[in-house]
Amino acid sequence: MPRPVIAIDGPAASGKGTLARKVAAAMGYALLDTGALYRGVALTMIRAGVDLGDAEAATATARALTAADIDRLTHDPDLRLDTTASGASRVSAVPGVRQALLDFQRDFAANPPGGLPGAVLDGRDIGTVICPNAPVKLFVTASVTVRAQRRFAELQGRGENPDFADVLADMQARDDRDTKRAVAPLVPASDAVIIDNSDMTPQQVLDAALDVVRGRIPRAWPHP
Ligand SMILES: Nc1ncnc2c1ncn2[C@@H]1O[C@H](COP(=O)(O)OP(=O)(O)OP(=O)(O)O)[C@@H](O)[C@H]1O
Ligand SMILES: Nc1ccn([C@@H]2O[C@H](COP(=O)(O)O)[C@@H](O)[C@H]2O)c(=O)n1
Repeated sequence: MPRPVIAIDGPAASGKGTLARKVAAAMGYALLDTGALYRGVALTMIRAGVDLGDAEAATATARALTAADIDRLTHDPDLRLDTTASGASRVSAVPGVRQALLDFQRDFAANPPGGLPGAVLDGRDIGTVICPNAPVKLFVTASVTVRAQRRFAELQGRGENPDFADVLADMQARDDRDTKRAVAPLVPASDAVIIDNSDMTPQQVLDAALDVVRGRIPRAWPHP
């Protein structure tokens, strides 16, 4: 019996990571932040002084990443830097990079670590490419201004002194690259439920998401 997968996609700072963590906790499912994989490729290249525009080097870096590397990188604070995020959005447009990371993501979804009963994956192409048969597909979004405000507040909270215009421009550039790339562009799956949370609290977003889960994975509900 395949384990249920909850696919959560959306643009940068839309709140998909926040939602994915809460849904995974509510359901007792394993969680994979797939953005961390692309960030890991970018960070490895940046540290090695490799040009992020070198598609062959990016593919080789992605192919060389082991599960242990991924585990180490997910705990690396530099993974969350905006320079790493921009780098990730550049390397993620390289078809060889996406191909190299495909099996890891599908294997996680099919065999959630720890024998957990299901998996939540968040990213850009989970519902369209990685897990097209997922019973639950959520596309979480918010206006670009709201997302830039959230990221701005987050950076200030980390003690940084960002310029709002720069944060907004970075967000627009990332949206542009992620939605316009030729391979696995950011787009809602045709059967995804779209949650525009521009005016919703995180709790309201969670409630809306769990309503969808209840409807689509009834045998997992009520969850202990
Ligand atoms: N509904 C919401 N209302 C207000 N703020 C929110 C909401 N959801 C998330 N946030 C805040 O917005 C910021 C971005 O959220 P989060 O990191 O979950 O987004 P993301 O889509 O995973 O971003 P990225 O793709 O860049 O990793 C965080 O500071 C988070 O606390
Ligand atoms: N499934 C995915 C996940 C991420 N990306 C790319 O990585 C960048 C960083 O992702 P975050 O979710 O950590 O912000 C993102 O801008 C995408 O370019 C992807 O392509 N596919």
